[in-house]
Amino acid sequence: MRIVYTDVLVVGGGLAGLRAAVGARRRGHDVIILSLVPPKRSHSAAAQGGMQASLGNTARGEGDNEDVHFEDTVRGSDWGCDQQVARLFTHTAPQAVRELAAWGVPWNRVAAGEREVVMDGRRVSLSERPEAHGLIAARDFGGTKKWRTCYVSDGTGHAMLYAVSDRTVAEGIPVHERMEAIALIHDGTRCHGAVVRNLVSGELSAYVARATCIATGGFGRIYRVSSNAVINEGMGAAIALETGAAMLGNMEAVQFHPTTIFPAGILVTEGCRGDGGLLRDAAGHRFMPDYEPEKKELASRDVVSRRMEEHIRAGKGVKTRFGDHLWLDITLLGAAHIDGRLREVKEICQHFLGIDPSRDLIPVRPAQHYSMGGIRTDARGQARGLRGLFACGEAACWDLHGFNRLGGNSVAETVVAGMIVGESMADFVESVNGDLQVSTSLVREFLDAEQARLDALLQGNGRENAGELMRRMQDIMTDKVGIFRSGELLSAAVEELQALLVRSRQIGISTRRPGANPELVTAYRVQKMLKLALCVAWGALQRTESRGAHYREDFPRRDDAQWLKRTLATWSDAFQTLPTLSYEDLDVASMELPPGWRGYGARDAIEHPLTAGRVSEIAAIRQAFGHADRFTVQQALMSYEHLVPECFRGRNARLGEAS
Ligand SMILES: Cc1cc2nc3c(=O)[nH]c(=O)nc-3n(C[C@H](O)[C@H](O)[C@H](O)COP(=O)(O)OP(=O)(O)OC[C@H]3O[C@@H](n4cnc5c(N)ncnc54)[C@H](O)[C@@H]3O)c2cc1C
Repeated sequence: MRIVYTDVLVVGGGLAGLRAAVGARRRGHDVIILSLVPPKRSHSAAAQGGMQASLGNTARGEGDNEDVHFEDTVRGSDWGCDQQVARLFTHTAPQAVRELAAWGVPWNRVAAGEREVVMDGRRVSLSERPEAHGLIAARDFGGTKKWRTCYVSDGTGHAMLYAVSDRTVAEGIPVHERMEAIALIHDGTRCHGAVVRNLVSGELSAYVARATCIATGGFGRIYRVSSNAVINEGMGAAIALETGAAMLGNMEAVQFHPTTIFPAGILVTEGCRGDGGLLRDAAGHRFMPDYEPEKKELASRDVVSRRMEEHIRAGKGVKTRFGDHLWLDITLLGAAHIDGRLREVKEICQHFLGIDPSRDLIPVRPAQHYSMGGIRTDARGQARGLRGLFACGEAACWDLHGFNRLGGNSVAETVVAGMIVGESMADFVESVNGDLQVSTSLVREFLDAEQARLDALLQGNGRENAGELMRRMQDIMTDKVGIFRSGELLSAAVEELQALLVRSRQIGISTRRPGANPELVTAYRVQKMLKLALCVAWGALQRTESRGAHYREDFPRRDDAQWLKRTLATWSDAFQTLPTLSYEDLDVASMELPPGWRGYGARDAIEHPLTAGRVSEIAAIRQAFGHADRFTVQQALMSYEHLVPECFRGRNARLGEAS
């Protein structure tokens, strides 16, 4: 029995896991990072467009601050997010972007003077302030009032991931690559680490840790058409679910990105529209202003994706043998802009479509992109239901994004949550000082159980084909649990997924090799992915309203009266075929920004009975505080500072703003 002991185990070598690891290491604790792939190959590298932080350096970002970023995030979430977390996040994001600059991220910078940009289909001239020259620049993104998205051309995630990965090397943190956590070791109330499979040799080890952090990214690959990498199969969320104690939050909240290349699903960044790109139909007509006169192409992603699908349903799409699509037009940006700021988009278009986007239109259609749901944590990243377990990044439901994440808020979340969770884990480890408090027999029990499961697959006589089950699951999710949902489609999806889950207990494999064996890997992962798919579909069926990315054609209104709540899913019995759902109310009476219209999309929500009272209370507080500064007023409305680790409490400095 191979047992590795450490203070902190971080499962996941993407941006979130790496940043959390650095935090805990800097507090003097031993940390080990596990990853399926070398960290620099993690999916974070694919992030193109940028990271939101309210620096306010760019001309169109002037006047930006935490308050504006907070409001954009809450509206973007369709009031589904945790507002204290949104505050904690918007406060810390400027520090994160500056820390990354210090670690070597070559952010695009402001150049003082006049420059031409494309806005709303027209070339306009902007004047950048001389005092901002050389400071970190920002571009426009969907659902934001200010230009706030800091960027490195359109290779932002790549630059960030390399810098943070290099930092972990500098901190001397060991990374165990090609190692997969396949189960959490726990006693029902306390997590003690993970059972880990070596993907090359097949050997199992136990990693016993005082604190364990899951940062394994999203679960997009439960869908057939997704912008996600093939390793985004949600294994971290699944092994947390399988503990029966940890909970998954808001799994039905799945984001579909408006512009993925049709039909492959490869993403072209929102930065294309942020920089002035337009959406056109088969007739070349720019249709978004017809639907969304305020924000047009730059409404939030859930709204733009729905409008695009609506337009296709109205017969306005371009017909092809693979189905219909629309066009993304960035020709108006010009070759120089595309070469400098959208170079990756250009290369994707050249390599995968054989077109030049400075001359040709890009065929696009929405596809699965982001998992707002994940392991439910508190504001400090501690998982609900299992002490010693933490989560951050896309694997977590922290819950910054509610039912729709704003573009640029995810890579920002990874590093900010990493900063918070690194400190939180260090605090936890210090609070449980002493031995690792786990019996060897418990560890052996978990190792033996996992070995037995693998042996059953390797030596059993099951007749079900894992690859076929995987494909069928992905088809069901794309066809029935997509952008437009209905009771009828969702019921059918749930029933079919349950049947697949039962069949997955009879998987047989033909390659009976215990080591490197993709067939075996598919077999044990699909069993777990089906549980995640059921959390999404069953949660979506129960939620009889439309909120953010969760759109029910049979319940098209947002219903704050019934559904201003977070879905929690647990899976306590290996033989159940549905998750157990419970709900966590969002407290309107303590919200800083009570529910209202988002500024785009539908206006006809069913009001929560406490909303009007809270709105009046806020007006009274604002009046009572008269000329107090914005920080004092904010504190009176909703306190969050106690959640910020001491080392990140300082105020953010901005040009022209007294600190
Ligand atoms: C194409 C694309 C473009 C995007 N562009 C942007 C953008 O411009 N701005 C923005 O804010 N967001 C963007 N996003 C979203 C953002 O990139 C991701 O949400 C974010 O990078 C996820 O980071 P993470 O650290 O949580 O996970 P990941 O980067 O996905 O890392 C997960 C890690 O977990 C490891 N892992 C997984 N399972 C296991 C296991 N069982 N055992 C051990 N290790 C495991 C993997 O090896 C990997 O190292 C984009 C997403 C896509 C798909």
